[in-house]
Amino acid sequence: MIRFDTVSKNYPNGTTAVDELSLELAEGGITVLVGPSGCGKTTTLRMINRMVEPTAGTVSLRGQDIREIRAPELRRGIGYVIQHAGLFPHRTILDNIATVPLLLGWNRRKAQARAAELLELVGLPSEMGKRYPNQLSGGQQQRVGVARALGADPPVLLMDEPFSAVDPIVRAELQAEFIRLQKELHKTIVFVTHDIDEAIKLGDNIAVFRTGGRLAQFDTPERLLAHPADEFVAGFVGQDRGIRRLSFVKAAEVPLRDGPVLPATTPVARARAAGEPWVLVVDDERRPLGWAAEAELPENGTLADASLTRLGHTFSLVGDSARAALDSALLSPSRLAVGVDTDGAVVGVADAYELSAATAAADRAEAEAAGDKSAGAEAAWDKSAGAEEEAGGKADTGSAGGGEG
Ligand SMILES: Nc1ncnc2c1ncn2[C@@H]1O[C@H](COP(=O)(O)OP(=O)(O)OP(=O)(O)O)[C@@H](O)[C@H]1O
Repeated sequence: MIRFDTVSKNYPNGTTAVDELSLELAEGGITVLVGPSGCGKTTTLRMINRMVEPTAGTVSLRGQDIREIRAPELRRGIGYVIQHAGLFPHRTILDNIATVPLLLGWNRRKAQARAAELLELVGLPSEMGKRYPNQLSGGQQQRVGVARALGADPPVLLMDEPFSAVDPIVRAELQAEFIRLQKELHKTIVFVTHDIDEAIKLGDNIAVFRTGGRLAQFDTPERLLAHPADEFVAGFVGQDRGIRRLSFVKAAEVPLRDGPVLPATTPVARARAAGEPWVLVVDDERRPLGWAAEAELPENGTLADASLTRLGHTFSLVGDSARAALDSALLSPSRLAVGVDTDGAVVGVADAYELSAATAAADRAEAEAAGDKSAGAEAAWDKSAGAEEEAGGKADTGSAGGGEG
């Protein structure tokens, strides 16, 4: 829906801020522009609402060249959020949020009602509406900035490092809130950050820029982690991308085995006969109680008499990722991750090596999906070839009226 067609921006001082950028941003999704300082992210963002005009190329919105839309009209449909929120210091929070509705000619009562609604939407209590920006924390001001950008319910939202100026804990809260909000609102969002972790967390698609305003890769977070286009992207994504990739694999997809899991009522002799260095002791509903070391089992009695070592943590097969499973393995005294169902009952165990097979499985699924697509395309091609044969000499006439139109 937002399309860059060989767009460049050169400044008179000779700087090329953006260099022949071609990019198509999906409607209703979050596209993150990420890259080192000065690589042209903000310039790219501002070319969407005509705060910066390209030197060459075309930016279009829903198929229309944005140069054909008057800037004020264009910006009415595009919310804009910046670092430090940029609130008007002498206006109350409600008045700040009501800015755009008032500019659009809404009456004061309606604009204030909308502002109150938005205040609630971004998770702030209504009594804050009467305060002034300096009476709010940085994180709260940033929420107000988002509420203000949503004032006229614009389909597009541009966000330039909106969460960079707050501490990491508040930042994580704002990110989580932002994900929740987007699930509700389905805006087309373009989000600038220099933080690859933020990009991976928030983006449906990520455009990685290199210095000189050149696009290095445009891909989903999963593909960026699994298949960086070159050394620059691999370096930018970071050395732990293999581990981070596990965040995109569902825990339900990791291969588990039954493992050394025994109820507390099991006689010690039987536990010893299992021949495992560690045994996971469970209650009569298979909920884990702790690990028993084979070397430290009592002479006789049952596993209920054994001293147990704490689990570290389990991972849930519903909701957790393979990364949580790997963490469970690394923190476990037995080096085995323990997978549980929604009731907390043990489903199975796996070590780190076995868990790493999850990414191999993801690779296979991806390759199969790609294979299916090309197989599908081949089948479609065969079909149309068949149709042409059936239609005999009329095939040419038939295709002339077809095509994309
Ligand atoms: N008005 C201007 N005149 C000249 N050069 C400019 C101007 N605005 C930006 N630039 C240059 O264009 C390049 C891209 O700038 P831009 O602000 O788009 O980068 P960025 O990726 O957003 O950087 P940061 O992460 O540091 O904000 C930089 O080299 C910058 O110095």
